[in-house]
Amino acid sequence: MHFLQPYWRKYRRLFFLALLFLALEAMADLAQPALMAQIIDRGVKERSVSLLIHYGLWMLLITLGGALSACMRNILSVHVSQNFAKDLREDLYRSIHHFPIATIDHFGRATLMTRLTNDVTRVQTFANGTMRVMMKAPLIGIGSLIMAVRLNPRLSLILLAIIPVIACWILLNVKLSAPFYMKVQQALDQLNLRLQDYLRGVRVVKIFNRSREEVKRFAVDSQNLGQLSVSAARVGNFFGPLVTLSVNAGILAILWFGAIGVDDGTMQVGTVIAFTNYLMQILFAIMIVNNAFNLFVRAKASTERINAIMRCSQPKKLIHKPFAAMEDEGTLEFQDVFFHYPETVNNWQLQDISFRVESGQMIGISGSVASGKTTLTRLILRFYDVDSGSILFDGRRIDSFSVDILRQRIAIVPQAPRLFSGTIRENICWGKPGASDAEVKRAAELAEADPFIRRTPLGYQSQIGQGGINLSGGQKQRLSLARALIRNPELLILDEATSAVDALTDKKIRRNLKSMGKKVTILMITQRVAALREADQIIILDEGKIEAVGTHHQLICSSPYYKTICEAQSPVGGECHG
Ligand SMILES: Nc1ncnc2c1ncn2[C@@H]1O[C@H](COP(=O)(O)OP(=O)(O)OP(=O)(O)O)[C@@H](O)[C@H]1O
Repeated sequence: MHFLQPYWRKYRRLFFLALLFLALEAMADLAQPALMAQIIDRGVKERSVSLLIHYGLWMLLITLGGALSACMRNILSVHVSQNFAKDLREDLYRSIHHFPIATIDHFGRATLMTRLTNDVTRVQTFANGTMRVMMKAPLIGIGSLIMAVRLNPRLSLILLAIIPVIACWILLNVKLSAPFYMKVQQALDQLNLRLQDYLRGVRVVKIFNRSREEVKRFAVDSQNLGQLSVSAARVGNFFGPLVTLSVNAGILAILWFGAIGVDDGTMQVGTVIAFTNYLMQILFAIMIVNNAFNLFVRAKASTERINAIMRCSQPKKLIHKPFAAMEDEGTLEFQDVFFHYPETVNNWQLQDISFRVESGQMIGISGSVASGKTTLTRLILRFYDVDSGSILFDGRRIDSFSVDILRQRIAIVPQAPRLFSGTIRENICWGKPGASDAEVKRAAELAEADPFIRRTPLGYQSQIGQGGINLSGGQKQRLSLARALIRNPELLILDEATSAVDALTDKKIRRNLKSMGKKVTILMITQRVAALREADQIIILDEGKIEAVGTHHQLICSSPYYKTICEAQSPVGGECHG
């Protein structure tokens, strides 16, 4: 996996150091049965206390060295695996920040969360395991085999017969369980999605008394995850005992032939004990290799999922063009724009959209439900790119700006404002980090938020709960507007930005916006005729197309939709006649 290379380069020295300590530990383990054979076959047989002390001291020294190595290896493996996981998580999070909205839509929020948490943990567990025990297994396995061959080449033939059989079981296990682990991760994504949906819509769930149904739906997903995990584990559970059975058959064969050797005097008891010890070490090594492969299969599935994120985060090349002439500053122009969302091929959400907004103008956009009003604003901010046609801002194609610069000049107040945990002041300052108190107050005044902020006990230092939980809809909208205004944008997009604000406050806000001077161009999506009639120009959208363009008076005659909303909002029908 290409994306792992930077981490490998960063941590490989410590990784190899951990492996060095692991090798020392393995050597200490390997030396012990041989020393034990010497103690039995020489010290005990010859009844020599000095030999017993000699080999006993060596054994103690080697055990101590092994323990120290194990300690160092543990410290290093924890350090490397934890820091590697931290780096990987941070890089993934950074990558997600660079994703276009379409890519986030494509992945889905829940799976991104699982990949950033659970998948990273799986890769970390594998890396940690590699340094702690997994690399020890081949060392112990091969070392034990060499020592066993040196002790008795004929008995070792039994080992050579069993090892290929065991290798077959392990490989079959890996091959059969791999697809299950990918499915387990997908099921976990689904479970996360269900939980997120519930937590986001907890009030709606309670209002509609849907708790029982939601718990049932969660149980179905949870059961699916459980079943897939069991199926994955079942494969391992089938092959695990097969491996143990094969090893035990080998031990029986060694004891059988060892007993015959001792009986006819060709072998010594200490040698047979040491041989069985080495076989047990080989068994231990094989078990660990088997577990390592299980962990590897899970880590591999997770690595592929992480890699999918890394692959998508290649930054897009930008076209740099010279800045436009000053007279174009603040202008916005759509030229024959066509667009559909990536998932809705063959269904245009916007078709043949062309209009021009001059600097400092206030443009009203209205139209029926799902006619493409919000989509239009998303294109201006380059959350999505047009399929054909062009959008010009300041006289330049918007794809010739760096996205950061474009978004610095444009501010949007979305339909559903999103605030963050922190103080009111901090939330307004999102629009302009480091803004002075006077700037914060001025923005809040323009958004008609200052009066209610001053009424709170701590004023601008009052805490906002997660997502603005402790504020009313209208208060959230006004703070969101203040956050946009503090940036002094050239273009201000208001997407039903004051729909939860009372008519009088709404009027005051529009008056404040006008008082900001001619510099701000305003694109205002609204259904309120009182607001639309103040616009320099109104665009009516219908099913993704422009139905009509004109002033309030012109549209009353030319747009059936506009006429209808005028009539609906004017008790005496006076609006309809201008
Ligand atoms: N992320 C998305 N992926 C796919 N389709 C989408 C997405 N967002 C919106 N749409 C579709 O695009 C169409 C236009 O939606 P849009 O939100 O722009 O309408 P709108 O005019 O702002 O509606 P409303 O007045 O209800 O807010 C709708 O048919 C909607 O289903």
